[in-house]
Amino acid sequence: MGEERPRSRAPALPWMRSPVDVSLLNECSLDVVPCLDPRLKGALQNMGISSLFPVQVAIWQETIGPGAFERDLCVNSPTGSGKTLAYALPIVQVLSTRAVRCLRALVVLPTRDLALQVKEVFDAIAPPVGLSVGLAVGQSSIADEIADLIKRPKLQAGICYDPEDPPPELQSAVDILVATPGRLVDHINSTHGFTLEHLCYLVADETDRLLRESYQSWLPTVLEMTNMNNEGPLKSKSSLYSAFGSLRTIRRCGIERGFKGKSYPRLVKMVLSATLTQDPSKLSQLDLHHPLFLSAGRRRYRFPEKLESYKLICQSKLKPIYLVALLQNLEGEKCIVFTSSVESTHRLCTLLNFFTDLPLKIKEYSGLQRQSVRSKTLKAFREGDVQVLVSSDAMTRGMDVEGVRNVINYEMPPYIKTYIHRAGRTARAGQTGRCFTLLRKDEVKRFKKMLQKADNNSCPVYSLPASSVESFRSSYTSALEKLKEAVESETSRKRKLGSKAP
Ligand SMILES: Nc1ncnc2c1ncn2[C@@H]1O[C@H](COP(=O)(O)OP(=O)(O)OP(=O)(O)O)[C@@H](O)[C@H]1O
Repeated sequence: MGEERPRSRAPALPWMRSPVDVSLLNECSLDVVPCLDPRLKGALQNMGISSLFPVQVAIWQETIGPGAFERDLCVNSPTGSGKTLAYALPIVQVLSTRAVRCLRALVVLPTRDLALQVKEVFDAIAPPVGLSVGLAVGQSSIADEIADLIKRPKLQAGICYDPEDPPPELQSAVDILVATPGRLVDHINSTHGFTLEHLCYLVADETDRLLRESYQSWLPTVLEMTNMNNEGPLKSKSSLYSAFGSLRTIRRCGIERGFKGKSYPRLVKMVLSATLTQDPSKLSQLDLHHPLFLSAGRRRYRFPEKLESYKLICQSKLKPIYLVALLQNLEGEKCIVFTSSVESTHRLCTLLNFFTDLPLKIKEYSGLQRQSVRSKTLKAFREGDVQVLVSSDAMTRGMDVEGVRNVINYEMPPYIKTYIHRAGRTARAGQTGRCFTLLRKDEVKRFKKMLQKADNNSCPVYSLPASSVESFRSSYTSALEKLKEAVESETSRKRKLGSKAP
């Protein structure tokens, strides 16, 4: 008898029940992408891209040409399927004909590293069509960021502005802004000349993660500043500058499909994730307009096509030896090891580095570290100087590092969503990749049930040669000793620092 598969429940929201099935589309060669600006085609070719992936084709169809951007888009597409370019490309194409520079597109991401990664994609395609891209993530001082985002009029020699007079008009120096929520709110609240008055496109990437926390109420703040006609609070905030005949954006009062004749001032929204929430109360926060749901396949969760999943079953106390033996077995291929917390990330990385017979460069990557340390580690990992990254979940969502062939769950992920985002660091952009999960015997059943929530969920046992596990037993004992000493000396150092604090 065949195994029973858990039935996936139909989404509560009617518009989510009949999605555009992205998995039915094919890749599309750049030569036949309709209306693609030749400058953008050239930029894509410079990036080594010769065709659009299915999710990119699907979004292009909804955003370029007749009916463009009529509806807000909700996209659920697997990790590594190319969602970034899927939204970046149409936004850049549409804005490429703009006459005056102002902030027209805002892309919000939950972490700084992700924002940097997305900015790189925009940087590759926006300048060739004359668009400028800004970053608001708190990487540099707020003053430096403001200098990049706001254009100050040049004072002419010999002319002084009377402080009694209204200040000269400030303008945006960027057309597109990539931001993290906290820094965005800082600019909204306190940066002179920063306005969302002209915003036409809002992208919430990794939406489910962004909706999980309030992040200084960035979403209601942005919606309040844009979801109004020109007589609303927007006016009062920017009236100082508008009084000088500044550019005003009259929001589109479109005759929209399903909203015939209704005046509907609107900002176009695109929300995306590999594990998009279907929770009506969460999605309602986005105030979506006549949303169109694009999803890869009928099931809610889907793994990348060329991902292979394996499980390794071992006793809890032998996990470190199995991990070391597995890493040796992978022969220096780029690998990310996931743990369940920043503390265990630190401990495990320290322990692994005490295995002197493991000839690999292994580094920790976690939210406990300073940004500069993390960036340095990530750079070394990208360049192949580090082969193994030990990480907790928080920092790795959406991370795109070329050549990661393996992901290892040192601890079983608690949810299928966690598994998907961890595993999704490999098998990206149609490449092959493997995800290994170390399990205790008593976890196997729960793990199997969890994987059944996703498509293509086969997960055979991966066997390591017994000799390879045995060969690390003695070095494990001495590595454990060293770890104990290291933990003790760290604890006493922290205690001393704590006692010195005022
Ligand atoms: N049309 C394309 N042709 C070749 N490579 C592409 C194409 N589009 C995107 N890529 C590459 O695919 C990789 C994954 O893209 P991207 O990071 O946008 O995926 P994603 O769907 O956002 O994944 P995640 O859900 O994990 O964030 C990137 O390295 C990107 O450069």
